[in-house]
Amino acid sequence: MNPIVEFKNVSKTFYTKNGPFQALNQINLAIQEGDIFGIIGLSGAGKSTLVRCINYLEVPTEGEVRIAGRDLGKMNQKELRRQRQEIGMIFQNFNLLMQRNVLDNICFPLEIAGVKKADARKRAEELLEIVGLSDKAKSYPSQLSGGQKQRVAIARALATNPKILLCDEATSALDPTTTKAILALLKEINQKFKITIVIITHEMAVVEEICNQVAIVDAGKLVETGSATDVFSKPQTEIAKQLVYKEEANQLEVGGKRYVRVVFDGNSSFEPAIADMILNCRVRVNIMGADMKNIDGKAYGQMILQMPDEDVKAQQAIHYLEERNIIVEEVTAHGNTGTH
Ligand SMILES: Nc1ncnc2c1ncn2[C@@H]1O[C@H](COP(=O)(O)OP(=O)(O)OP(=O)(O)O)[C@@H](O)[C@H]1O
Repeated sequence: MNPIVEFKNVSKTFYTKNGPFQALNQINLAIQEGDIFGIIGLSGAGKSTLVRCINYLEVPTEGEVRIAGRDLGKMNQKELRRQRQEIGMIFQNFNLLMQRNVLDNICFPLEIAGVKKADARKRAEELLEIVGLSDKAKSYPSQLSGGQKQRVAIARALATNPKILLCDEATSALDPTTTKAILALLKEINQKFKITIVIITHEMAVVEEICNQVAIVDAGKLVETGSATDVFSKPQTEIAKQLVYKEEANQLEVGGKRYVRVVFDGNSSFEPAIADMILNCRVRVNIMGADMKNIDGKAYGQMILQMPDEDVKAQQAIHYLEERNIIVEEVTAHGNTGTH
């Protein structure tokens, strides 16, 4: 079966007054139907440009973008318009029409698609129920909280029954509790309506919470892609490590004592492993920092432990962890490591 979104050698160059700027460089990517696909990267990496190529808001300068096997570059304007109705999009700043009430905001794309007013209204009411805002139909965006505005934007994006929903930093302007609620709604939409979701974010918590697949973009290139579990447990590139492991844990000042980084890759749970090591090896360790994640009920991430000064004890403890398939790396200086 064709992937629902496929990029084949996609590049995008912007021609600016300072000369050409290549925002995307030979991207190859496949998103399968039903995925919640996270695109992560530092600011300016090219995430928005990549996602805007999915609905041809940005037209690649090279390569092909295929939706369900059909090349967008070969479509005429009418076909492209129809195709775009199958791709909804939500944004960080919601992009609602401030002078229209909630119901009319949701009806807007339906009006453009030529749906009869009464039918549009009915569909908008259904959507309001799905996003949990039936009581706000007559409110104006200015009367809503950020989370409620994003719910309206989601309802509007779903109005034309899209197969794909693109989310460009959709939770970046929201507090953590509201973010969780919006992510739960997105997951529900993914599962109930089988809508493929593509999420751009700089927040790892968002990816951990709902994405099953991840792509990491750096300076216009796709540097890593795979299941969220794989990318989080074994980030390969420097940029992926930087994104996955928080900076504090990476830049530990060592200052003479012996430290190790213990990496959990989903094969063990943290509590028993460390507790058993302390009991069995009779060592004292200090946990200097931890950046642990729980993905699909398994422990991923890293922890920096200060080991006992006596070499034998420290070696014993390290050996104990390694025997349990836990990766232990010695932290030599400023976060540099040597794997045991
Ligand atoms: N229309 C444009 N004209 C010129 N340069 C552009 C244009 N759109 C984007 N760029 C440049 O392309 C690069 C990638 O931008 P893009 O918005 O895709 O990055 P991003 O990863 O989404 O970053 P952010 O998280 O900061 O939005 C940036 O350097 C940006 O300045």
